[in-house]
Amino acid sequence: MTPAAAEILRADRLVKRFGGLVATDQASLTIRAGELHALIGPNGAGKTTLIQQLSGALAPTAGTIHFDGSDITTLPIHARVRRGLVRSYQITSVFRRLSVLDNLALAVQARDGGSLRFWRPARAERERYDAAAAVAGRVGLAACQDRIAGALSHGEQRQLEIGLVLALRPRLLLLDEPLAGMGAEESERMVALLQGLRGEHTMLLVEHDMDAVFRLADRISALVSGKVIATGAPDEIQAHPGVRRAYLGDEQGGS
Ligand SMILES: Nc1ncnc2c1ncn2[C@@H]1O[C@H](COP(=O)(O)OP(=O)(O)OP(=O)(O)O)[C@@H](O)[C@H]1O
Repeated sequence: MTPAAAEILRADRLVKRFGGLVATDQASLTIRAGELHALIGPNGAGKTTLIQQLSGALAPTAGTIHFDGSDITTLPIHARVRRGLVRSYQITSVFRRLSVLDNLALAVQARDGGSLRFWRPARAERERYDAAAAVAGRVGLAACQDRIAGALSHGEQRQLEIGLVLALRPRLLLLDEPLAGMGAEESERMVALLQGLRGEHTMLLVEHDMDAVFRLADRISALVSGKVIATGAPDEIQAHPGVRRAYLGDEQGGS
């Protein structure tokens, strides 16, 4: 990652108040095109609140968000999705009674702006399903693309969720705790999947698993009490005194 890499997203001094509580407190963040940027912080630091403001689920009390040079601070979620700013949800958003391939084909259709029709030209259908199959392969689900989504394991469902986002051809993927609730083997598979997307997709990753974060991230931003106190390469963040105190003390203080 060179310092000259173009910025795709810039959040400037974002404030979010819930009554008297300040969840994000002048938080600023810049994402460069092509990087995997991780956002870390202890429980209650404001990570989810920040990502919700970026996705459009929460309106900031103050501050601005620019995406690809345009001010998107007040745009609703769907308008951000249309521009390529897409969040993968922590809560599953799959149609459980449809197959993996049908789920992905619906996402491809949504991307192409197609409405649900009973009749579609056979060639367009074939292209849509080819695109869906390519995404299934990308997220490691080629072998189970004909299975009903509801029958997938927890880890496979999370892989499918990433696939649903990829099918939309995002320009920036917001990944909200993709490893949450996973066992060691499932986590390893998801880390490998994200590793495979690196360099090809720009990603903002919110994740509690520090081992995964430090393996995957090009740059890391650390949030403390709603403020971004440091942004840098993994080794810079690991060595940052304020970050060590606030975030890594529990995990590394004893060693
Ligand atoms: N809708 C809400 N109403 C009131 N307070 C809220 C709301 N959402 C979040 N908060 C508060 O804002 C602060 C930041 O919460 P947030 O969930 O953004 O932190 P987080 O870093 O994502 O935490 P975790 O790692 O536990 O998910 C917390 O004190 C939380 O209780």
